Amino acid sequence: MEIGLIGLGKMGYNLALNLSDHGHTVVGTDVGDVTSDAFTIVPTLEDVVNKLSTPRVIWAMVPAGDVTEEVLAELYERLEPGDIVIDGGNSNYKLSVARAEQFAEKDIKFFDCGTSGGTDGARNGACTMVGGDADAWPTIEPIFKDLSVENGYLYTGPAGSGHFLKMIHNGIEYGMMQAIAEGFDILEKSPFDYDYEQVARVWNHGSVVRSWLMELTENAFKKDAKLDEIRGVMHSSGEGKWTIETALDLQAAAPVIALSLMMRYRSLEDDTFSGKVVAALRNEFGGHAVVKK
Ligand SMILES: NC(=O)c1ccc[n+]([C@@H]2O[C@H](COP(=O)([O-])OP(=O)(O)OC[C@H]3O[C@@H](n4cnc5c(N)ncnc54)[C@H](O)[C@@H]3O)[C@@H](O)[C@H]2O)c1
Ligand SMILES: O=C(O)[C@H](O)[C@@H](O)[C@H](O)[C@H](O)COP(=O)(O)O
Repeated sequence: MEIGLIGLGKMGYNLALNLSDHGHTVVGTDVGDVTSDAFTIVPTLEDVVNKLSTPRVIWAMVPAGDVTEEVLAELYERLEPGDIVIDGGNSNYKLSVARAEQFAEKDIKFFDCGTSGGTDGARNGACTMVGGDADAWPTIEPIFKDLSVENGYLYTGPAGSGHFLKMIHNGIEYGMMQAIAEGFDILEKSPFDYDYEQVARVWNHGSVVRSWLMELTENAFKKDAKLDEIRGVMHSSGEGKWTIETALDLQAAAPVIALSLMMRYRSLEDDTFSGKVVAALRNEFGGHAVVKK
């Protein structure tokens, strides 16, 4: 198939290579300076639209939020009835529901695709969860069959359901990573001198917690035995927050994911005002020592 790809960054570029390997004709664009011998790159989104035959299939793989909104708004202006748009980024599912309704006014089919597996997945076989128009799904299913690992794609239902599922996936990701991190933190404070690469390696062989995340843990400790080269600052791009907002709306108890999100926020601060308040109160009622600046 012919596929337009807007955004050729860490994910989009690898998806383009993966699709090209599977015989698809990719026409991509990026605001940055990107080159490739494997697929066609044109200067602008307008060029992508003009180069593709109709009905077009265009995949947006740009940062979620304002950039995605701008790209989708331009696609809405430039595309025609029958065209298909896929947002493969980590967009908020509520925006995807609204976007699908808007695109439907022009009879453009909108699909929200949760894409997992990182850059390696994008290049060699991703996990994709796709929501959108049920009638148009068979037209684009071959794309997902080709770029995903075996059994690694799912049509999830109406618009929004793909990004909703990816949101929950990422909430789980937060909790699993936090649990792994806490285990290693206790080991680090223990009286024993473990080799963490070897710990992760043995846990990857037959243990209950063997997993891709544990393999990545092994890789990370192999590169830097005590992670001395990095600081424990944990950024987040929204999915964990939306998972917790959704859990609260639905009155679903999600304490592990909630606390892992809080730990990310806590990691952004060197000192905390809440810590100062507790220290001051202990000092007030019990004369307990405080650490002065
Ligand atoms: N990195 C991952 O592991 C991963 C995995 C799954 C999903 N995602 C999601 O995929 C999307 C892309 O992530 P990424 O890691 O490739 O980000 P990235 O920053 O590496 O790439 C984004 C690309 O979009 C380009 N871009 C920005 N504005 C543009 C515009 N108006 N027109 C064309 N190109 C534009 C940038 O120049 C950049 O090359 C995000 O929504 C992200 O949340 C990322
Ligand atoms: O499934 C995946 O491939 C990852 O989850 C991927 O989507 C990305 O690495 C996250 O966007 C990171 O999310 P945070 O920035 O919120 O940790």
